[in-house]
Amino acid sequence: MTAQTLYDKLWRAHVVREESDGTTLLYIDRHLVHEVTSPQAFEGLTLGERPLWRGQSIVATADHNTPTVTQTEIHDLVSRLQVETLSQNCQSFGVTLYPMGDRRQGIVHVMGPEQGATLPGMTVVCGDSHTSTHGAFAALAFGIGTSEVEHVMATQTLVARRSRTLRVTVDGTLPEGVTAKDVALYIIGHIGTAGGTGYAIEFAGEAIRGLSMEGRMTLCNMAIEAGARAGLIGADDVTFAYLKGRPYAPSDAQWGQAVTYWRTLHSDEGAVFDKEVTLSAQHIEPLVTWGTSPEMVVSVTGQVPDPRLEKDLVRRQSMERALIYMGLIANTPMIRISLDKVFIGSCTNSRIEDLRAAAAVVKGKHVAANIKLAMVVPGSGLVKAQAEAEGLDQIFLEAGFEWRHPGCSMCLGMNEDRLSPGERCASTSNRNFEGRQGTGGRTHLVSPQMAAAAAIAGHFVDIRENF
Ligand SMILES: CC(C)[C@H](C(=O)O)[C@@H](O)C(=O)O
Ligand code: SF4
Repeated sequence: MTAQTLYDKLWRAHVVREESDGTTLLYIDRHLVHEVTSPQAFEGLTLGERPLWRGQSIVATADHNTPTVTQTEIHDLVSRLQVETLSQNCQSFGVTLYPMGDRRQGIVHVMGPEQGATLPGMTVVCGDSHTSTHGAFAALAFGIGTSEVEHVMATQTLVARRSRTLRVTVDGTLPEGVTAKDVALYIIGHIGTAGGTGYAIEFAGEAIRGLSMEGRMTLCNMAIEAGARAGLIGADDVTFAYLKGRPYAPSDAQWGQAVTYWRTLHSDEGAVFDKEVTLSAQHIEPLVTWGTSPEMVVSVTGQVPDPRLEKDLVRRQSMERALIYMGLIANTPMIRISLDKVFIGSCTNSRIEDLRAAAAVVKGKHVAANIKLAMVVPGSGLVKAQAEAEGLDQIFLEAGFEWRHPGCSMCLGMNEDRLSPGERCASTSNRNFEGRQGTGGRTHLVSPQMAAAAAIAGHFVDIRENF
């Protein structure tokens, strides 16, 4: 048998029917649901009097609109309606919901894996672009639109077309102070936000193998920011150790059998990819985005780039526009950029390891006077509880951070956590688009360590030297 890529293996295992033009009906194992993209889907089912095909495949939670200061009441009417509608729909369709206030509630891409709902070999969908996160478990996972949410609910299948395969290999080990987030930003800086368009990206190599499951999730989370529909990492002992004992993971009796299968979930030696990119971990530094796209990224030791040095007219104009929006002047050293707010959270970087890393940086120090708000928003109730059990909340509070309830929060500001126009924020999230964190807000994407250090210094700092 010819050598197969991991993507091929996952794809082939789920084909229900393939048309001659390549259009494929794919079986879906796990359907994650949140309040933003599910209301019309449930409504469609209701109107069409169609039941769920396999309601047990669905795990639902409220995340985008949940308030983070208290979780007792939602003041914003639209937010409240979305969250309440989800609860009503889950109740009438008999869907498992982890609602606001439940310890297991959280950002769908944090709480899902935490519950073991994402397992190697699965197809996983969610009406959310960052579903690529789940590819860290050697699962074929991608975001879908609301009408597709309804289709999956009604049929347990999705109409899809095969992606091309791109393998990004990161050789060597990561230098001190360099995290999975920096790897993600480095790759996007290298291949561009369109570099992965039409591809499923498999991340491979020693540096990737060396990442924890949390780091792998951070990386796959941002595959979508490189233009790819899915990110993938082969399953190994790190994957299995993370999953063991989680509520949705196979029971002890079936565990051995599952692991035997999961061990086959990697690209075979000699498998051929449509495209290959090889990078060296040694060249990766702590990174900061300077513009309004995740590919606009530089080393923290670098400076704001100068559009005048860019020969490509389109690129130059987009750089100029980004600099105006960001209120930055070309050639300013990144460490001279001072900040107004710091956000540690989002499905990219709000897991326990992220919070531990940030807490280690802030311990015994205090947030700088120019920082109006530094906030930590754990990715789930269980992450929050774990952090509190370890005393991390106290470290953050004593340093002057706010310690919040879980949710998407200021990653996109669907709740009340937003930047005001002109405010500049160091954020551990994944998108720095114009207005992403609030109209006129300016976002710089960084790792949790870098965000924590920036909160203490009041401006960006190289964590390798100063902390
Ligand atoms: C609201 C949701 C549909 C959206 C997404 O698809 O990614 C959001 O999570 C985001 O990060 O922009
Ligand atoms: S944390 Fe941000 S990126 Fe992740 S699902 Fe929520 S809004 Fe989207």
